[in-house]
Amino acid sequence: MVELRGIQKYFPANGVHALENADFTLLPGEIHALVGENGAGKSTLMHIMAGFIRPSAGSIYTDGTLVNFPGPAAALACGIGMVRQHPRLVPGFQVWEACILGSAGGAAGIIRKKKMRKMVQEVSDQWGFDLPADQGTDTLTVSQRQKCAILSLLLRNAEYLIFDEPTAVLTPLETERLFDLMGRLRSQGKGIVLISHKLEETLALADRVTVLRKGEVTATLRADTVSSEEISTLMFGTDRETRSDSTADFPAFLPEQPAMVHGENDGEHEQAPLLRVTGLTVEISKRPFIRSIDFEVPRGKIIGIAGVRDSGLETLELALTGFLNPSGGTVEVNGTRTDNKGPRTFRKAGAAYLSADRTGTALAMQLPLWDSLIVHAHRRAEMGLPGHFGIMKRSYLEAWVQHIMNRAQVSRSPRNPAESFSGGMLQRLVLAREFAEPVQLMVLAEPSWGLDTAGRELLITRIKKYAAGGKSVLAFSTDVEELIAMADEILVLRNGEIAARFLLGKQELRGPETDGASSGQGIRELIGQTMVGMGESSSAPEDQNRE
Ligand SMILES: Nc1ncnc2c1ncn2[C@@H]1O[C@H](COP(=O)(O)OP(=O)(O)OP(=O)(O)O)[C@@H](O)[C@H]1O
Repeated sequence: MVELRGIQKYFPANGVHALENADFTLLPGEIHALVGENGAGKSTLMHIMAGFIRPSAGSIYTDGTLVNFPGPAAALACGIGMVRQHPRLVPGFQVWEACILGSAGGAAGIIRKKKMRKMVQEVSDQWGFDLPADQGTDTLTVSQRQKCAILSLLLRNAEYLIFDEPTAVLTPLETERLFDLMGRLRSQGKGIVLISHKLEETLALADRVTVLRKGEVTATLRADTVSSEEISTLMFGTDRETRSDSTADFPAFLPEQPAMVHGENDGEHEQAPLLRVTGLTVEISKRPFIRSIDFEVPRGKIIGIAGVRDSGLETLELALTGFLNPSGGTVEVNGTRTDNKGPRTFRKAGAAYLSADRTGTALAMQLPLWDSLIVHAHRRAEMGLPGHFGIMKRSYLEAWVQHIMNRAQVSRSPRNPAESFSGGMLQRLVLAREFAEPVQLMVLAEPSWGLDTAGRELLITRIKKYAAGGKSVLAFSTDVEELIAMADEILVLRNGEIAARFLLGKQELRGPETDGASSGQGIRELIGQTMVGMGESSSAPEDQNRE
């Protein structure tokens, strides 16, 4: 049993009291859900339990013994390990090497390659991981990277495993498999912590649930005695109403002079789709990743692209937004050809893009948040805004950053490093940054990644309102639920091709219908299965239409 008692955490750098007297107990053989709104302190509490950071006050006990974790190795020595949200593996390594990295090896610290590789493969097979020990870490999918991180903990005999939002970018089938694995770990007597914002699936799996609110534990309950609505009330209290302002939208930042973004042939193309993709093909090292894809994003519409992140979705995203040159085909934004011209041309034509690489392309984690928020400001001069002749007005930047902070509802100094903001806060900030751009086409990867339920509802309302104003949204996601909740049409990408199209009738977005495949549940399952190529012979849906 692991007990955290009276844990407090104060971050002097930004003056945040992240945890106040938090108690948490993890029993062997249980799945314990840890939930709370964005910034509630979930990751901080678990980073303390796994030895990544030290508490300002409070005690940790394992099986009744007081322990002290100067680092994660000390926690692991007590059987506690954490699978972080974005497991980082050393590039160029093989799975078995990544798994044993940092372990002491055998007698006298000698690592016997053959023996180690065999051991990794055996444990991998024993858990049914389908993860070849000699596969290169660079070629692993998100769910395989997770498995590699889990394997590494199991090889070190971890008895307590902490999962930080593990299902955030997994497909429905991958989530099912991960939950099945957690169930097996539980039945072997291991204790599991599951941090998640997906309340329903979490409550269905967990034995107990602890709710954190503003750094304090508000309740620990048996999961089968409580509904997701009751948990939401414990999480948000009355704040929920203030954050779910249904009239709120995403106004573009209004500078001193009005922002105008034009395509080359605006007049002619007023009614043309904002994005037109024709025959788009991407080959990397002669291997086809995207195979002659055609689709359009009409004005005023929200189009979702569902798929597995590492098998096509990311490549399509990069090829559309100018980060990757396609091998064939064209991309037109607002009447302007943007393929093969880089991301700058894509943005100049009237588009914004939030990349899925949140801690790489989208944010500079170690730098002050300010730097990540002004990252597009260099284009202001090109757009005829303040900042002529390469000189950027300080007052303009101050107003720009403040606008983004207000829209994201984050009241904290932007001078703090980005890494000192919680995952959900950062997500709100990068979304607000992109929506502040005076553009007409918004391309978003995993829009509600890391958002709590209130933040997610608010985002969906805002996106719909944005599109209702005549602008367009293209959302790439592994999260079928979020796409069903917002999109007019969902294209399913599989093996580099559009495997199916689903038109979603607006009146049907609110709840499940009664009959078979046209019900909310049916569509969800059908899309999930199409993403991974299941049930092809029977249904392989083309142009499934709910209207
Ligand atoms: N390294 C740090 N330095 C300063 N403040 C921090 C640091 N890490 C976290 N915080 C602050 O502590 C508070 C709790 O953050 P934490 O990441 O634990 O929240 P969370 O519940 O995991 O949120 P989310 O659901 O958004 O991931 C936040 O106000 C955050 O800004």
